[in-house]
Amino acid sequence: MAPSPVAAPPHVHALLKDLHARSLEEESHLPSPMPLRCTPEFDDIMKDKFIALDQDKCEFVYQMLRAIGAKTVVEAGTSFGVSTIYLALAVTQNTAGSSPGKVIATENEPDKANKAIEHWSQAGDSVKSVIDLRLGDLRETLKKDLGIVDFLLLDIWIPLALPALKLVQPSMRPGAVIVVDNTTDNSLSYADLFAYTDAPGSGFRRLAMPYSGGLEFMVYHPDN
Ligand SMILES: C[S@@+](CC[C@H](N)C(=O)[O-])C[C@H]1O[C@@H](n2cnc3c(N)ncnc32)[C@H](O)[C@@H]1O
Repeated sequence: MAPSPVAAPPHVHALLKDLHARSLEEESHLPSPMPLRCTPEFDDIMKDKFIALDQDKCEFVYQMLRAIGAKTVVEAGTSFGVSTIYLALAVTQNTAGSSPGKVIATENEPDKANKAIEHWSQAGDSVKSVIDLRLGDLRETLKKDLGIVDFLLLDIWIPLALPALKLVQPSMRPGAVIVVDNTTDNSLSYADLFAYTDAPGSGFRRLAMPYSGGLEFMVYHPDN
């Protein structure tokens, strides 16, 4: 097996391995079928659950952020902060020797946000120091101070994906990349997002990648 593409100290690799394992273990115990997303029943089940982005998807995102030199990144949906660690590692490495970058993380469950802060502290200052955690509903917290955004991760309850994209869009640089999780398995639920991005002249181009459940890779070119 190829070595991990993620440049990180051994204790961070060990932490990520442990967090991914705990997330998978929890996911295996979720009730089936699940209540509809964004209902009180759904929120109640999910309020203390990891639901981290799969490790192979996190590694892809990290590798892609290094390739595009992303310095300002927005994460819609942070939970216990697992994917955020990959984003922060890439941004820290992309900005070495220049002005610092930032990863804007969003979470509306205070207990989850506290767990995320714990995990970032365990990862170390080079991870923690670039993260701007915005606690609360992302439909409010992403309204301002985004900077010029290179990358947006949409790992959020599906009905919030389009509102998040619309909030970040005015701050996206030409060529900004957007990654959306579980798009193939949930293509019907993502109908509003895809109607928006596929509309003529939207500026978005998308491609579904064959990760588990599908991972949408979008690029924003507002002028062509
Ligand atoms: C799929 S999880 C994110 C997992 C995370 N990206 C990771 O890989 O570790 C989605 C998160 O979005 C949070 N969330 C749901 N609605 C939200 C809202 N309106 N504003 C901010 N966060 C929200 C949920 O509490 C949940 O923790």
